[in-house]
Amino acid sequence: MAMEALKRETIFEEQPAEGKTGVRAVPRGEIAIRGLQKVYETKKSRFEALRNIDLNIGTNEFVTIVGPSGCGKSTLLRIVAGLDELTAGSVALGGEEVIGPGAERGMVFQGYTLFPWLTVRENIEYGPKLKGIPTLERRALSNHFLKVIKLEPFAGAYPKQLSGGMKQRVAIARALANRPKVLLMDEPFGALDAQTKLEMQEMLLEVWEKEKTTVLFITHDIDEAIFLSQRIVVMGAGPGRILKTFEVPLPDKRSPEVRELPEFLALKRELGQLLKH
Ligand SMILES: Nc1ncnc2c1ncn2[C@@H]1O[C@H](COP(=O)(O)OP(=O)(O)OP(=O)(O)O)[C@@H](O)[C@H]1O
Repeated sequence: MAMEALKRETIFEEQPAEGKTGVRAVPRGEIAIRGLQKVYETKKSRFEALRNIDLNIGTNEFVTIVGPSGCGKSTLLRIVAGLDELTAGSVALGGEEVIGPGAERGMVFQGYTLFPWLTVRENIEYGPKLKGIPTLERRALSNHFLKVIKLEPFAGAYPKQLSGGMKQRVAIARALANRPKVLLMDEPFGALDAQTKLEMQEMLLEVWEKEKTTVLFITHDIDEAIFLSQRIVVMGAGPGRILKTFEVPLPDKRSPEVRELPEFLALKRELGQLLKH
């Protein structure tokens, strides 16, 4: 059977609270998190940061995690990235267990993590260069991603010459240039001003549509979560766990006007209530 057909195969997930009608087809899991527990332990202390996390994220799905400070969002993302070890349970990517970092998972953090001594183009080509991709092919990749992030005129600029929003666009391009299956984003727009943040959200949706990556995104901003994602996972603290998952009832193609839709506002209210407790 063609790979494409295999990828599109679906599994069925039982949603226990909703009984039979809640059986929902989810694309075969790109990321499968099962019974995940994380305990931070020293000789003197033991802290359970995550308990019993079960989450399936489908191929090309855009999933956002929201939750109060300290509920373990970053810990969960770092474990999926392979940067942190889990205590119990498992995380698999495309059916393969995650045991460390890998190029198929691109990361973008809130802090600007570009190499200051490299130009925009060199930053974007950094990963492909490490992988031994030949110069011409690397150049084609950086040309493509400079266009995607609309920063072609800044190819030769250094990070210090860029605004915060521009730096984050380069960080996204740099992650994408490795051709990752999954983009892991930890509050990437958290430090940006309101207007730039809105522009970045629209750009990210365009990129997501074009590049067809799976995105796992963390934010504190409910509007951002609804605008961007297909599904929102709400976490609670003490210990960090999943409280509820919401499907976002909006079309995948989104314009800024969706923020005024009754469905958007109703979900915003519901999430606001849940996060208040
Ligand atoms: N290396 C560590 N050692 C001990 N405890 C840790 C460590 N890293 C995180 N924690 C604790 O685990 C909990 C979850 O932290 P984490 O950063 O994942 O939360 P978060 O939901 O991302 O928070 P925020 O929204 O503020 O970024 C916190 O209580 C934190 O203090």
